[in-house]
Amino acid sequence: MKTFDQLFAELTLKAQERPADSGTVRELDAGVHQIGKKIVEEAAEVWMAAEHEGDERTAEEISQLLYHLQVLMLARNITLEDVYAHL
Ligand SMILES: N=c1c2ncn([C@@H]3O[C@H](COP(=O)(O)OP(=O)(O)OP(=O)(O)O)[C@@H](O)[C@H]3O)c2ncn1[C@@H]1O[C@H](COP(=O)(O)O)[C@@H](O)[C@H]1O
Repeated sequence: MKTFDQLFAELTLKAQERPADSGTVRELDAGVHQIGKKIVEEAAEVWMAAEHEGDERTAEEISQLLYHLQVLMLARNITLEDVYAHL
């Protein structure tokens, strides 16, 4: 298990070190347009899970949405502090 901040630190390192087997690196290379499409897809899956698939599936889909949001943050050089400033 990891927190939002721990995942962001891990993904930041992946973006810097670019290991060959990293899905994050592949997604970053695909660019903001593709990452944005993935976010919309995952958001829809969160919605569907919440209405029809129960709490466990909903939590899983939310985790995937949070992951893809973090990838977009990295693609745009947006930090956790940039986001937290608005919370
Ligand atoms: N938390 C996640 C995470 N959540 C979602 N995903 C990706 O998002 C996809 C979402 O799955 P879906 O089933 O919704 O999508 P799918 O259509 O089946 O999959 P795709 O065909 O779209 O890849 C997964 O296949 C993963 O590619 C994640 N990929 C990585 N992480 C974590 O990110 C860290 C770094 O990962 P790597 O960069 O791959 O090393 C690790 O700690 C991972 O656990």
